Amino acid sequence: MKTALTIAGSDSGGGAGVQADLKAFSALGVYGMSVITAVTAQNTVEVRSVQMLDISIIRDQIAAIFEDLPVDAVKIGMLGSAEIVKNVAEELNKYKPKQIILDPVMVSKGGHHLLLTDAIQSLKEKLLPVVTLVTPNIPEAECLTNTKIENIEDMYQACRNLKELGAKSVLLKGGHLEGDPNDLFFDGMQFTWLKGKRIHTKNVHGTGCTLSSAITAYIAKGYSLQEAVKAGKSYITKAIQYSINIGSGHGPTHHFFDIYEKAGLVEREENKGEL
Ligand SMILES: Nc1ncnc2c1ncn2[C@@H]1O[C@H](COP(=O)(O)OP(=O)(O)OP(=O)(O)O)[C@@H](O)[C@H]1O
Ligand SMILES: Cc1ncc(CO)c(N)n1
Repeated sequence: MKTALTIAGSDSGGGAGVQADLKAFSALGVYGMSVITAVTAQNTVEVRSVQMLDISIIRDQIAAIFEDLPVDAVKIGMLGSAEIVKNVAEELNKYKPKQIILDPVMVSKGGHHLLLTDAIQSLKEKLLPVVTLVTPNIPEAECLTNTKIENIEDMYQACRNLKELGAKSVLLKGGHLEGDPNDLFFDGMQFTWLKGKRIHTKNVHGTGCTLSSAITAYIAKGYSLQEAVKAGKSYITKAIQYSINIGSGHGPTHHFFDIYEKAGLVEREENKGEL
């Protein structure tokens, strides 16, 4: 069985963070492992509080995994602080996993900061140069490149800038711009658009986490980067189409839509959880 590791924060509500990552890995047939960097008290409405874990337990989790288990691909999500970024980068430089996918999580859907501002510089300096793929949304890419991204031309330029900063490839998610959620993939040489149709639902909690984990799972299974981002986009689109209408805020996506659909346990209900 292929394996994937997520290094990320815990979401008590189960729709984002480590919980979403492990669900996506499992749904795609990959054995999932986790290094928890921070614990959030979170639901579909808000992030109530955040407790970052001590550096020693974060480093220990990484060492415990790499010293015993095979790791085909690593996904990085919420890191929280500059110190955590620096220590995770050091550990990864030590164990040198072949595939690292970085989702540069900064702010939750409800506007809660999940990365301290002083950590952004460390993320750029210490992590971008070691990752295979970085998957920012528009505000994250703006922050990493210090530019405004308002149209398609800006998206192309932001991808080039992220490559200059050291990322080998970039998936720039266009969901925060107006219109359909089209994402731009740059493999360092060529651009490919991953086109989507906007689904009118409020159940988009953890979409970014789920997409980057799905891509990580496909990479662990041996897909090329290009195949993995395409398959990941199609997985997140279906997970949003079948999203779960629970909680009074942004409900979670349905990681196991495929198995549930085959078992006749779910029906696709587009427009469910109308905005
Ligand atoms: N309403 C929607 N309908 C269809 N696809 C969507 C919708 N919202 C987001 N997506 C797609 O879901 C994926 C995740 O993108 P999104 O921009 O939501 O990430 P994010 O902002 O990083 O998420 P998060 O808040 O979980 O960190 C992208 O492929 C995006 O195009
Ligand atoms: C723990 C965690 N990671 C990532 C996100 C994505 O916004 C979230 N809401 N919570």
